[in-house]
Parts: sequence; structure tokens; C-alpha cells
Amino acid sequence: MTNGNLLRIALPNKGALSTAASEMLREAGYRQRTDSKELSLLDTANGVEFFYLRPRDIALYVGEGTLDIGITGRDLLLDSGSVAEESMQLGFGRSKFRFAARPGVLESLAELRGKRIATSYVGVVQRYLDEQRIEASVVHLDGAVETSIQLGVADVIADVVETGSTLKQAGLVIVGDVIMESEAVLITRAGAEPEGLTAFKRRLEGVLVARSYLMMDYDIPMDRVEEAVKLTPGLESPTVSPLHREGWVAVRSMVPSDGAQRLMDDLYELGARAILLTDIHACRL
Ligand SMILES: Nc1ncnc2c1ncn2[C@@H]1O[C@H](COP(=O)(O)OP(=O)(O)OP(=O)(O)O)[C@@H](O)[C@H]1O
Ligand SMILES: O=P(O)(O)OC[C@H]1O[C@H](OP(=O)(O)OP(=O)(O)O)[C@H](O)[C@@H]1O
Ligand SMILES: [Mg+2]
Repeated sequence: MTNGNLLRIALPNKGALSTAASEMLREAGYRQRTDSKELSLLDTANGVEFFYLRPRDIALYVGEGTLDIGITGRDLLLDSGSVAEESMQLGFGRSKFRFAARPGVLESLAELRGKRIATSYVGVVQRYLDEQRIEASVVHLDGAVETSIQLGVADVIADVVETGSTLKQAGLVIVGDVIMESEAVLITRAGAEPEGLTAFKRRLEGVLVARSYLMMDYDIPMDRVEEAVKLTPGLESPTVSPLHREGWVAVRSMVPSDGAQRLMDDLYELGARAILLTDIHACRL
């Protein structure tokens, strides 16, 4: 690591991952650029420096050790062939990598043999073809690959699919199974443990937990508390506090956001009252 003890972090400068990555870092308490033209940003109070780079190039910088860590897509990491490694899943930028063609052109991926496949992810596609021992020609395009079929440059495309609306617009249908599932990931260099990495990861983990859990409070008669805490076991152990009202206690526990309303109904049925749900802004487990 250069530049004193600053942890040097690569972030997507534009594209599908950029806004969500910056948002996550802001939630983790880091400074982020306010102008999308800024190329890098120092956050000395938190011991980090951010470099805003093309998501495609991020694995290269991290793999070569020029930068300590980065946020990019799992598919882009694999495509780059970099020695950088996935160190943490970040839960946004989810997509599936798939083959598609005009209806009737291809029944299964076994029929890819001899076809012209257009993609921006040559590394991912070639690796798949090699694994399956299929010989086909790969046409490298920078983007808008769906249009290449209409323009006669390819028979098949291989691309990121999120909602599927781009494929639909181009009149293409998915062929075969999902080649890979991707999401934004934190990447590091194999074997490297830069100073500050553990603290940085703990902050991001805090954001992931704060996003997927809520804080629940409720009052309940003491003789029901065992049943109630079985429904709300929390991550460590729920806090049970005495109440002024005799025979009642207050319970506080983290609960998964998914299904929290249903949990409130169940607790009410059990006799709980004053059931409150509040957001968690930040946490360290
Ligand atoms: N709807 C989406 N479109 C494209 N990429 C997506 C989508 N949803 C998630 N991703 C992920 O975002 C990453 C690609 O990011 P980005 O769109 O910035 O790359 P790009 O298409 O190569 O760049 P650009 O379109 O800016 O030239 C991949 O990891 C991909 O899986
Ligand atoms: O399934 P969907 O929700 O339609 O999203 C997938 C589409 O979005 C991306 O394109 P992008 O907008 O990044 O343009 P590009 O192809 O020029 O990179 C990707 O390459 C697909 O074309
Ligand atoms: Mg794109």
C-alpha cells in the first residue's frame, strides 16, 4: 500500500453499479463524491482513498496490486481473468448471464457449435465454450449486443439479463440455463491483507445487516415471554427488561425485514401490545 496508510479503493465510475456502490459507502459512513466528474476522493478521517474507474477495469487494478480493494460485478471479475478474488457479496447489481437468439434458431446450448456469438463478455463466454468443448466464433462488441443479430453480425448473443426487457424489445428469447449469477462484490488480491481491510468489511457488513433487519420492541405478559422470544430470537439474544406494570416485560430484538409485519400479527395474537418496528441506521455485529 502506498500513500501513507490509506486503504486505496476502486469504485465504479458509471454504469449499473455506480450509484448503488456509492450509496452503500455513504451508508457505511464514508465520504463520496458529489460531482460524477471527480476521478478520486480522499477521506482521510476514515483512512481511505477512492478511485472512480470503469467497472470493467477494476479487477485489473486490484489484481495487479495497484489498488488494495475494489467493488465490481462478479461477471466482470471472471471476464477480466484477473487474479483478484471475491471477498464479500454486496447484495446489489444482481443479474444473470444468458444466451439468447431469435425464436427457433437454437433449441439448446449444445447447438452453439459453429455459431457466431456476440458478447461484451468474451472471457465468460470463451470459458463456458471451453468447459463444454464447443467450438464457436465469438464476436466481441462493446455493448448493445442485442442489435447485432438484426444487423447480421451474429446468430446468438450472450449478455447480462436483468428484467429481460431488452431481449424482448429485440425479439430474442433465452436459450438454455443460466451461465452465471452475478452481483456486486468486494474484491481483493489473493493472499493480500491490506491494513484496514477488516474494519472496512465490518462497516459494509453493518450496512447489509442494517438493510435487512429492523428493530422490534413489544410489551408482553411475563408468562408468555418464552413463547414470544422463540418468534423473535434476535441475532445474539433478545433484551428483556422489567416494566412498571406488574407481570409484564418489554422485549427488544432485531428481526428480518422480510416477514416483519406477519411477525407483528403473531405477537399480537400471543398477547403482545405496543409492538413497534424501527429502522436500524447502522450497526456493527
Ligand atoms: N441491467 C443491467 N445492465 C447491465 N449490467 C447490469 C445490470 N444489472 C446489473 N448489472 C451488472 O453491472 C455490471 C455491468 O456494469 P456496466 O453497465 O457499468 O457495464 P457495461 O455495460 O460494460 O458498461 P457501459 O454500459 O457503461 O459501457 C455487471 O456486473 C452486471 O452484471
Ligand atoms: O434485462 P434488462 O433489464 O433489459 O437489462 C439488461 C440490459 O442492460 C444492459 O445494457 P446497458 O444498458 O448497460 O447497455 P450496453 O449493452 O450498451 O452496455 C445489458 O447489456 C443488457 O442489454
Ligand atoms: Mg452497460
